[in-house]
Amino acid sequence: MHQVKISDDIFHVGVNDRRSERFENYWPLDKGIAYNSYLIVDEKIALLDTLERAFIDEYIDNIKNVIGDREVDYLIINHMEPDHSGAIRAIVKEFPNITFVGNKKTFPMLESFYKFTENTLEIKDGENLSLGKHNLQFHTIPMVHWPETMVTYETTTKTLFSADAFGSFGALNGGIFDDELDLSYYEEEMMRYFTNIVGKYCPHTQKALRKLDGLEIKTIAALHGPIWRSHIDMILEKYEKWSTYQSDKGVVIVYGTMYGNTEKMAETIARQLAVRGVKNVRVYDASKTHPSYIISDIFKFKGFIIGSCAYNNEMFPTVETLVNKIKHMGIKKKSLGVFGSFAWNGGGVKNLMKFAEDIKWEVVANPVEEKGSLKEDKFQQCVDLANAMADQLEAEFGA
Ligand SMILES: Cc1cc2nc3c(=O)[nH]c(=O)nc-3n(C[C@H](O)[C@H](O)[C@H](O)COP(=O)(O)O)c2cc1C
Repeated sequence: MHQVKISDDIFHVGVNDRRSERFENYWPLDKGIAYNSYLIVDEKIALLDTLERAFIDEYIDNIKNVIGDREVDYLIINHMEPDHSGAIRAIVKEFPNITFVGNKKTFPMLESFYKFTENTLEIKDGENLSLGKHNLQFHTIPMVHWPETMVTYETTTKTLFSADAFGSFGALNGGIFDDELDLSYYEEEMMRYFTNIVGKYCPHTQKALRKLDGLEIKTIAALHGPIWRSHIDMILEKYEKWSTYQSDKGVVIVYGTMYGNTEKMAETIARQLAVRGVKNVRVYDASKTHPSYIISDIFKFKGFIIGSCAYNNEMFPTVETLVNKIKHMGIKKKSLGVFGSFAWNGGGVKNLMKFAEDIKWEVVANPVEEKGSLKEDKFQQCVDLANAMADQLEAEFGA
């Protein structure tokens, strides 16, 4: 096996994972995932991040394919999450004299996860480390996506080792560069990766983007997904758009139902949106579709209409899980509608309106709450809710 050279003296030594069902044991991996790791072979050899411990044998082989009997001098730790630090113990076993390079937040984590306290080289924000011909410059980007996260900019090839930033779900199917791939295959996976993993940290992403503004970047080597070299503007623009919560004309409708009454209300609202010319309408049953996909679509579209039946004085459990996740992520700049069905004292709509208060999105119309099955009066209110949302979208995006 030959490792792919991504630039002068820089090699990809990552692996694909098409076996794991979920990332972080939560987010579905329909198309797998790549764990990227990189080697710079110079007077000194640097390894940039490691990977998941399940792939240690393949990983060590990949490194040896490139450097033969030479030693790795430095392990640059851009990110300590175990999908990138999981092979550290194996690397130390293989290269006992290796020096860990990180910032002041890296090393307490290194100790807490792997008990390593020695052979550390602490670098400061903006500091450089020469490997010989190549020069590494470190920039901290806290909370994109952990406190210790940093990026490493290799100044001679203008390669940005970007940690989790600009990453994507999806294994790399032969092609590893953006121009070797059909990017439309990765589009949803990129968005899902950003929204699910980094999406809670949009303000931090904005700070990181401003910090990187001054760098001339020829290659972005992220820790997951394609390596960017031909579509750098595109990925930067997408990150700018997503991290400022800019969205497109469209509505996501989600409902939690046991016996179909709330679903009927969702269907009514969806139909009226279509009648009003809203083409991007996504309707999801919260018990069927994982929050991963729904959250991605919420970032994508301006409108969000959520319904729940009453369930033991509460929202339906899968709706509750979703709205809690949305609240914790602090998603902003959405237009909201609420609906639901009940039989005696309610619980669904009431609690969804508490969510509306907490999240502070613009509520486009009064909530619609039906007792039992959908009847004429509330049918009309569902239509009115859809119309209010359509009006709001037209005002912002045009007809
Ligand atoms: C397990 C269970 C718990 C319920 N709890 C409540 C409740 O706390 N308050 C209420 O008004 N209705 C409650 N209901 C009634 C349903 O909310 C009501 O039948 C509603 O129409 C169901 O909507 P759906 O068809 O969308 O599931 C409950 C029903 C079930 C089966």
